[in-house]
Amino acid sequence: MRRLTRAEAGAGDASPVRVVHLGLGAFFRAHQAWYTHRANTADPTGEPAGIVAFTGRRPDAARPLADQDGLYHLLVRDRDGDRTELVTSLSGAYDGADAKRRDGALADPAVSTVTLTITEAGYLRAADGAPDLADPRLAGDLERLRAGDSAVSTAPGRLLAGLAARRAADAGPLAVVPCDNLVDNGATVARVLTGVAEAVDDGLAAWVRANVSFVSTTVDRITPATTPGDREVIASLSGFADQAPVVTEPFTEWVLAGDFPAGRPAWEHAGARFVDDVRPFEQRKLWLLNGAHSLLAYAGPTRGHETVAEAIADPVCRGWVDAWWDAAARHLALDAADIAKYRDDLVERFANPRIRHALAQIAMDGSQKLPIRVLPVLTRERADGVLPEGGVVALAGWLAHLRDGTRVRDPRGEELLGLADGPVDDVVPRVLAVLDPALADDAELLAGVREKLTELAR
Ligand SMILES: NC(=O)c1ccc[n+]([C@@H]2O[C@H](COP(=O)([O-])OP(=O)(O)OC[C@H]3O[C@@H](n4cnc5c(N)ncnc54)[C@H](O)[C@@H]3O)[C@@H](O)[C@H]2O)c1
Ligand SMILES: O=P(O)(O)OC[C@@H](O)[C@@H](O)[C@H](O)[C@H](O)CO
Repeated sequence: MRRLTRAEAGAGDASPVRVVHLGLGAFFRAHQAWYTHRANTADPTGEPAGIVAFTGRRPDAARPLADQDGLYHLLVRDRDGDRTELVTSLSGAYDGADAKRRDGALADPAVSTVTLTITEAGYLRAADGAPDLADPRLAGDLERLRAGDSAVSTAPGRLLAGLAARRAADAGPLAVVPCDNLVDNGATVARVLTGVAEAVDDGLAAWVRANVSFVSTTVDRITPATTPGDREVIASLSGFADQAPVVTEPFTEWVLAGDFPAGRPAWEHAGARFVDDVRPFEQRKLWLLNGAHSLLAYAGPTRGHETVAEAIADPVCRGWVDAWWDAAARHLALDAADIAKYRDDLVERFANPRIRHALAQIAMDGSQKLPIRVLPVLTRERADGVLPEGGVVALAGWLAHLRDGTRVRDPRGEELLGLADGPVDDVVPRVLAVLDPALADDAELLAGVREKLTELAR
């Protein structure tokens, strides 16, 4: 089996770095790095863009990629078979704790763009969307940033330390492009970053306002965590002992709105769409795809399922998802035919038996995800006097997941486990109040969730 290096793969030299990425994980490799790779290869006469990527919390993901000169394979799986693609756009992969290299990359005037996949929880927002300055991790970073120390640990802290270095180097403006499943993610990260900057230094906050463009995006490509078995498949298909492959589906979408003051890779060559407003795409994706994912992630295990494909094949789960989609569709400002086609495609994508997307992975961080994926539809339905079955199942499933307690991974996990313990009548209002205090005042909703929770527990 051959070792994967640029020389062995005939991949040419690494491209000059134009993009910095924070949150080196599976999705970045299946999506933003792939778009950049495709944009580079679509126009061999254009100047290729390289990416230097930093891990978020642990160094692990960077090491095998560094050993492979940034190269890795995508294993693109559809119902009928596998194909592999070697991705060549990664010019460097480093531990996010490497402050010197991180600041150096962000202070490079040749860098025009910063992309982010730091998870919903990584933005460290308070309930009002401002940065949660009381969070001890962020509070610690603030002290270090005020002292000019870049050895910070949070994603907003690291991005801001790099921007302070860019300001000091007079390296010019750039675009920040969040690629996490958030509502209006450009404005979200702008609020967090400027809020943290204001708490550090007014001059830095003014520089951020004047020099950083926050681009909003809708991103889509179902990308489960890679397993050792996936590595074996890649090895047999490619002949390389790739230690950092990623499995993904053929479908991919990237919709962006915002300015790129220092330029950007020609992602449109790979199919990215640049629009004035991402909202219609965002609501369609977050409500229909991610909302159904979360519903299945919590309610699916109560029926013995472990993956999305297993759950969507179960007529009961499929019925819940259809009910959810009917409710969401009532509030989408889109053509009925578009919605019907999107739903049909989603059923195909969810049912892809060759993508083993673990419900437990999707279930992580429910306190951060449900307000984005489920509550917007639920609250609109309640305002219309409707009790939507899909929304009730999603909430009751989340409660069942918390009461089971064995798989809870959530930044508010400890608090939620405590609140979820006790008689159902007490638990339902106090847990739902964590998502939105108004839910605990909605007697009809509480009764519906209580009843469904009892049914799921059976
Ligand atoms: N996987 C998908 O199908 C998919 C699709 C669309 C969008 N996304 C977005 O991408 C994000 C990452 O997904 P992934 O599949 O790459 O996951 P992953 O676990 O492979 O990688 C996550 C990355 O985020 C970092 N991270 C995790 N928690 C963090 C925190 N609190 N602060 C800073 N960094 C943190 C990790 O260190 C890692 O670098 C998702 O949370 C989602 O918002 C994922
Ligand atoms: O990646 P997360 O953790 O935000 O959510 C899990 C899935 O719902 C999500 O990753 C979808 O697979 C993805 O959004 C599809 O594009």
